[in-house]
Amino acid sequence: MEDSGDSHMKIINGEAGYVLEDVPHLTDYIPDLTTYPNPLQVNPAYSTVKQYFVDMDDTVSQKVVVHKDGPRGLHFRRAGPRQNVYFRPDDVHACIVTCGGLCPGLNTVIREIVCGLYHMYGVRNVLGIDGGYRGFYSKNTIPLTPKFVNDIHKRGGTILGTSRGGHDTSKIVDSIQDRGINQVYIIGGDGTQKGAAVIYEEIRRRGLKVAVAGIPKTIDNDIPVIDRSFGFDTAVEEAQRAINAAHVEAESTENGIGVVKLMGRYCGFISMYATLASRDVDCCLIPESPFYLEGKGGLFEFIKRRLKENGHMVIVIAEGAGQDLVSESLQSLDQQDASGNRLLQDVGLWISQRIKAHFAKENKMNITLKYIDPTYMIRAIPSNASDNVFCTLLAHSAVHGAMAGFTGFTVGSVNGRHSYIPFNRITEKQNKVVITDRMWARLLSSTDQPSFLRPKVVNKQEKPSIQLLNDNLKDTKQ
Ligand SMILES: Nc1ncnc2c1ncn2[C@@H]1O[C@H](COP(=O)(O)OP(=O)(O)O)[C@@H](O)[C@H]1O
Ligand SMILES: O=P(O)(O)OC[C@H]1O[C@](O)(COP(=O)(O)O)[C@@H](O)[C@@H]1O
Ligand SMILES: [Mg+2]
Repeated sequence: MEDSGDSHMKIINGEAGYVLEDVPHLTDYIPDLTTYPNPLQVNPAYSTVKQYFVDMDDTVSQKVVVHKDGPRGLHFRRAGPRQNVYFRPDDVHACIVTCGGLCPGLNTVIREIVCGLYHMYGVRNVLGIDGGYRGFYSKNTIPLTPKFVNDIHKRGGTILGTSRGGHDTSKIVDSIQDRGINQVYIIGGDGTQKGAAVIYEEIRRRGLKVAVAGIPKTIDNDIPVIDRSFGFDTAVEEAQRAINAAHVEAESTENGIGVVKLMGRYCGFISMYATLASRDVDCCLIPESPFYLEGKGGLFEFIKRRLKENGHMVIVIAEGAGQDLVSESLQSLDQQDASGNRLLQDVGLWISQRIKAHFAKENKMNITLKYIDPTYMIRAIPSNASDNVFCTLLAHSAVHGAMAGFTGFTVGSVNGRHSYIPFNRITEKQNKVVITDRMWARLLSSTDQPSFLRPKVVNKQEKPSIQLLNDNLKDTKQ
């Protein structure tokens, strides 16, 4: 942990292997800041709540499955309102920015930050930054009030607009300083949180009383530590419509094959959960589980068998799956988007063409294949009811944290409890489907597809007893 390169990490060790990875506080670099009683104490809606304020010593354990004699392990500070705050409501000048790809629920988070600040803390000055990070220095701001954001949660996308690239730290912090902003709410994925971390570092270097709070957005579910991000549930639900269509098309013709491509650049969570939810999927292909087409145990052999058994089949493929195979047969362009993310080849189109070509060559089996690509449909929609509630809790946790003077943190639910997590924990690695975990085994058992792992590869995987202690255990909670 000490090797992370972050000189400001706050690690507190306790008894029996208890470790708290705390988040920074404004008082870490600005001593003697004045505190004020939390206005929630006199808020009619909240003042009656028993134990509404979070105890300063409350922390959330990263692992809920522990061995009798094992260490207590890593903990994060529990999110929620504190007795005292470090800002007077009239002095708060907050801003909100959304960055990266779209995700259902962005508008709900924006709405709930504005309404949370306004209704819980009496804050009146909230600005929207137009068009992602570059909006800080190249665009006008948008004043946000509860009235303005009242029904935005019913719309997909983000009312603030978003972008990739354009992260210029000093220009962004100059803009924050020039505008007198003292609370920055940054909603975005892994790239955005890396950007938020450097903004926080620069603000701290300049000694500014500015709280920086991240709200993790990832439709792919690729952010580690947190249980899930908002919008994931909605995306999986929307994916069902594409899978249903593929299934209807496939079962209506002899040897019908439906191929559905879903988002998931580096990880296959959407595909895995959409497959498990649907029960109509015969094969799910994800980036974490390499596959091959030809020969014994390959995809073509499986398709042939399944068509003989059932007369039709549905394949779900994550956009990042099989990219090595695609590059072998198509000229690899190796392009990147403005944020430096690799641009992927269309694996759905590629696999559809390969399947068609294979069965045309076999000449014994006439197949009908329909390829459905609902990529942007699953993320350009408003969030569902459950995600809406989740967005509200995340937004309120961020507001409570910033008002309480915490900074340099991302909010997230860890084992169901909302927590403040240091940026480096969120950005140091990507969350992936662990194909030796039980969730992937459940999928293999439900689709009865080949694992595409040759025996010697399986033997190389970690033994289950070791995995119990592995950080990845949380990825697919059993
Ligand atoms: N390592 C980084 N340092 C600073 N800013 C970054 C970094 N990676 C990405 N960003 C910025 O974060 C924003 C969003 O990143 P992107 O990867 O497109 O989406 P996401 O945050 O959803 O992963 C972009 O404006 C990009 O410039
Ligand atoms: O076409 P765009 O906007 O670059 O988005 C495509 C990408 O967005 C994603 O949903 C991930 O985006 P983020 O990194 O912004 O979360 C990927 O699954 C997909 O490859
Ligand atoms: Mg990303």
